[in-house]
Amino acid sequence: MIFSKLDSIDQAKLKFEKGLEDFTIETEEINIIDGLDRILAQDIKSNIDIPEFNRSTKDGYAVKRSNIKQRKIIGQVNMGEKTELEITTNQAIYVPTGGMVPKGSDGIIMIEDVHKKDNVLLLNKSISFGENINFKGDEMKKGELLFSKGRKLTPSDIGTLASIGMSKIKVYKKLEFSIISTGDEIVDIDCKAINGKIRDVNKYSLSTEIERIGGKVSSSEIVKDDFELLRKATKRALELSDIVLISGGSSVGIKDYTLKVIESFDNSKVFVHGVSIKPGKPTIISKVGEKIVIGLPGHPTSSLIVFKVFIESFLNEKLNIDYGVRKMKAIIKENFENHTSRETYQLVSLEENKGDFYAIPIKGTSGMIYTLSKSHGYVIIKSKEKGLKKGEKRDVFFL
Ligand SMILES: Nc1nc2c(c(=O)[nH]1)N[C@H]1C(S)=C(S)[C@@H](COP(=O)(O)OP(=O)(O)OC[C@H]3O[C@@H](n4cnc5c(N)ncnc54)[C@H](O)[C@@H]3O)O[C@H]1N2
Ligand code: MOO
Repeated sequence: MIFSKLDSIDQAKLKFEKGLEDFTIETEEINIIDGLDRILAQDIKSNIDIPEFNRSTKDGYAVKRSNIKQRKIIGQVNMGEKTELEITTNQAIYVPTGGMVPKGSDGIIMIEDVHKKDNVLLLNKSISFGENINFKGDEMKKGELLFSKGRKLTPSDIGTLASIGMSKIKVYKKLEFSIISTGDEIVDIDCKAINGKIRDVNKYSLSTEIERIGGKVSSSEIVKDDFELLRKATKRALELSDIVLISGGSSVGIKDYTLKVIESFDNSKVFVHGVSIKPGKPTIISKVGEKIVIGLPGHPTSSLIVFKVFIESFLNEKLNIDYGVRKMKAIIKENFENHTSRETYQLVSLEENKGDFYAIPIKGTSGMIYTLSKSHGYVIIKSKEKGLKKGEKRDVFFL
């Protein structure tokens, strides 16, 4: 019987990983200025101590701590220059913010905490060891691992790379995707959605999701529910990209051709058709030659969730991508019944009340898209669970 046996999400993920074991992602060298959101393909260690010298964090006077309140000013440090000056307990040296702390000094007293008359300084307060000093290597030490392979680069990472003089880095090449939107009813954005027609949502949502995970879209087209037309479009897409996404036609309807088209290529291998996930049941995971071909459910929410659960996580695993924390605990605000044995990715919105975070289940069906916009994340309801209970604490995964 059709779809009588569905793979669990874990089984499907495993089949995807095993089937695409040989799928490799090339690397390239780029300038760091082009590195935002790119995925590092190398470990990066610091080649220097930063700061490279003991550095003042304030405009003030370098002193050596003692009970002596009155100090003789014996000179000043100039920015960007090495100082050979050295002090003892009854002396002080002017140091600007960022300037080199002279030998013998163990603290900087701020200008506003002293009285100066000619070359005599009166300290109005005592200071602690290391006050207002960044010691050599405080920020990073020579040889320290700064970023691991798989790091998705942020603006501060780019700044850190600049600080160690690294102008070029090795990153993974952007994967190229093709999107084929299938359906006799699908029209492009500038056409009217009347007489049973609907606008192509998936091309736009998927394209931007692809960009978000660091890929790029090489081609996209709308194709009618016609075997030959879809086969030709798939052949074109296979030539242009690493990953082909076919949205719609992945189910078992009379005019659902995605599976048949994939199987019509001699070098194709279908690993998964039908997953115990809601939304996303008719998902197809396959390869044609060395290219990945995914049959995404046409329903807009389903296609985006399936993209996240399978494609994004496949690439995350492959490249060991570290996004940091992408979930939080929240209290379920109202009971929510779930009448399916499929593992459910239930959309929720979040609200804060007196310091607690609440998750409110969003009602709607996977054929909608705006429901996803109203959501902040999703809660996973396991296949054996009957739903969500008001008051229980659950993980909310961000979209
Ligand atoms: N007999 C069964 N029918 C269905 C089953 C099933 O198990 N047995 N599963 C249902 C589930 S779950 C889903 S999900 C859908 C997915 O079906 P398809 O992947 O074949 O998608 P289509 O039928 O082509 O389209 C479904 C729906 O989505 C709209 N759509 C399609 N493409 C787009 C697009 N690019 N932008 C916006 N909307 C799109 C389309 O108009 C349909 O309304 O199958 C169920 N059926
Ligand atoms: O799996 Mo479908 O995506 O539930 O509507």
